[in-house]
Amino acid sequence: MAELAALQVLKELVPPELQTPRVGIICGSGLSGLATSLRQIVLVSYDKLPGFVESTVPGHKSILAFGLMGSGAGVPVVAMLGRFHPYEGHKLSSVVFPVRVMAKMGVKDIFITNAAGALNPALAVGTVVVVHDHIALPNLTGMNPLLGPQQDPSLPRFLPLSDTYSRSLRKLVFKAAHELSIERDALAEGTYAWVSGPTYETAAEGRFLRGIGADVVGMSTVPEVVAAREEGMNVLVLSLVTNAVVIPEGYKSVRDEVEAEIAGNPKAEVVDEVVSHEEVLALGKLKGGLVKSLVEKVLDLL
Ligand SMILES: O=P(O)(O)O[C@@H]1C[C@H](O)[C@@H](CO)O1
Ligand SMILES: Nc1nc2[nH]cnc2c(=O)[nH]1
Repeated sequence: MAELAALQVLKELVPPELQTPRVGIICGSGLSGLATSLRQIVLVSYDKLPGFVESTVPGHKSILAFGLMGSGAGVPVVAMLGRFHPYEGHKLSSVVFPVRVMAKMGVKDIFITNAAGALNPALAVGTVVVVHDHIALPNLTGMNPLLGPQQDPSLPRFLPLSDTYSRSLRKLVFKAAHELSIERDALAEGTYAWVSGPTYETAAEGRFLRGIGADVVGMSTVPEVVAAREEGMNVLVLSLVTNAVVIPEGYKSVRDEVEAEIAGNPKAEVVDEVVSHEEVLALGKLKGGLVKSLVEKVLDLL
């Protein structure tokens, strides 16, 4: 089993007291600052680990961090300071490989974070969304990380996903927010839509995803969630809203525009904002502290 080779290397590089982390964390775009609160930190570069590929996206490092997080003695955690996305050209099996290694290390709870665009107009930029469900069009149409021969026949072949997002972990986030006196609007619940990327959505795609019930949209997370559930982990997903997906009410007719110009009543041109990865990273930097405080407090409450 490929994971065992990575485990063997980790046994040599990580001190025994950190080798069996209770919690796994995956840091989304611009969110690797989460690791600044790790104590007794040990960093292992992905290139030392068989089966790990490279994270090539700005805002993602290719480093696995081990340490203690939370107050008091702290909880032993392992954190991916950069993740793998299928749009980078990585196979789905590579994307979820670190999750499988975490499972073999004994991780019981996995906290997965991401940067996402808001489809729900009620979600302001900077809001943290506690994900309670997902819509994964790629999963439904042939890009499912569990396609193919089963690596481990002891795991279920037909995995139910109706109870994917741990209710008790989600409740802990709201308890944590209460203890931290975080204002109510800073935290919401919602459904994450996974798209392959790397393109951002057209307006029509945004309207479609909103129409089928998604609150936020992103290019990661779901493959990791599916693998984590297959491995029997409890899953918590926190999406940081880094931008709004611009969904104009209706199609802006150029015919109307031209006719108005011909009639001598030109209308002021409305230019919709365009999202960029730089904006996503900047927001991650600005609001990453909120995600970090919530994660730390949830660890205290576990
Ligand atoms: O890794 P995450 O999902 O946090 O990163 C998001 C999705 C794309 O990779 C990137 C787009 O800006 O940010
Ligand atoms: N697909 C998608 N992913 C994102 N990640 C951060 N923002 C966005 C977005 O608007 N769309």
